Amino acid sequence: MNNKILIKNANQVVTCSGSNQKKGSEMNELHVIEDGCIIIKDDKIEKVGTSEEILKDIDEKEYNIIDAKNKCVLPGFIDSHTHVVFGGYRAEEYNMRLKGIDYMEIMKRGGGIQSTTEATKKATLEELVQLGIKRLDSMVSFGVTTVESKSGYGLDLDTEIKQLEAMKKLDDIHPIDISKTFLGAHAVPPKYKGKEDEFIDFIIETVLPKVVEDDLAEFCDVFCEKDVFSVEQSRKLLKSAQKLGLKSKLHADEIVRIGGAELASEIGAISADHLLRASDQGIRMMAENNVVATLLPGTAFSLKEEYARARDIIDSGCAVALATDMNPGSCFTESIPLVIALATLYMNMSIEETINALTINGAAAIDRADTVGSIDEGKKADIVIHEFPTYDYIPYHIGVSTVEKVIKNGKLIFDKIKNEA
Ligand SMILES: N=CN[C@@H](CCC(=O)O)C(=O)O
Ligand SMILES: [Zn+2]
Repeated sequence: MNNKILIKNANQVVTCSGSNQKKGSEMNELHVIEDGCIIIKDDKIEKVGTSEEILKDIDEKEYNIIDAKNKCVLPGFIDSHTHVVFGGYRAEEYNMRLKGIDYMEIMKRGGGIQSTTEATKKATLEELVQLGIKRLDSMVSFGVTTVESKSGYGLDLDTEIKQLEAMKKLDDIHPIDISKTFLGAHAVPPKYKGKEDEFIDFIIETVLPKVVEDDLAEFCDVFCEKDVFSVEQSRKLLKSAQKLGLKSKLHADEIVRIGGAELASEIGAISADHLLRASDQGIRMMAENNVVATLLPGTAFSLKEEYARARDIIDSGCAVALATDMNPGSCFTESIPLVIALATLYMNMSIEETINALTINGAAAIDRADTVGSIDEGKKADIVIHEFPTYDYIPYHIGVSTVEKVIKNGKLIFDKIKNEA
């Protein structure tokens, strides 16, 4: 066997072509090739085009052939906001929420993020890695080939570092690529209650330098929220992180509108995430400053909150990404089909916008749109073959994965047909 793959006869190759975020009305363009072919050489896409263009110049015998007749082929999905590495579970909180106790109230009672922090402190590095492998395998089955993963269940030096080291190890041993984010300011630990400024200083002076020294993260994130960290505290942390080379992300305007979208724009964040309560002004500023709006419909669904105003955000000229927010509290799911169903049915996003939001704009949300997120020559060969002929079957098969084969870095890593055999 050689290292060249030919995917041929695809009814549609949905390229999502581009090396930058797609903003506003650009999100409706998918760049579909009918009767398409893709040539993969090693870990990269060498050529993409129609069968007529590609097949005339090659000797098919030199290739491992994947026949995609009656199938549609898309870039691998990018899950650009997750908290996938954690210890313990919080099933009892789901039940509490069903009984009407809300997410922030559970947090105030010592549950929520604090509860996962205690379990993550107790877990060993190896246990976190093993749990991570299981969850990443599940993500692959939904067609995900790149994942952003945050710390934030440590809130102290050793556990934050342990979480980030687990992600580094997972990035090394698992086919999925992981973009690592330091979220040391995810909650206020009990001993810092009322002393949030001191906690931010501790993160800036003690944890951040170690994260940077050990090259454990590309981004710094913060839960900028009423009763968690204020806009001023978030600004101070993110600017300190920027000085040390970390790019910015924010959990912004999720529960209460406090100006997170505005802060993201002011400091040049790569993305602002959640945005359920973002103001018109904040949205306009994000569009002007090319901040990707990462929307997490699974979380709004699970918390029974109103969805983010995707329509207004796109129509204001923003780039929207969609992600699962996979975490043990507000949204315990790896399900891309759930995200697609919610985006199309309840956020009034078109199918085309939804697919771009999970591919090229997901890549832009982690600053990787130049290497992943589309089927373009020279990009990583991260490609998913779906079992239906056209991309509109993907939302239509509600809540069910249409993924048949996943190719990551030029290697077949998931094959539903073989698994069924
Ligand atoms: N909102 C803050 N952080 C996470 C939830 C974390 C948790 O509840 O464990 C989120 O993005 O939804
Ligand atoms: Zn989150």
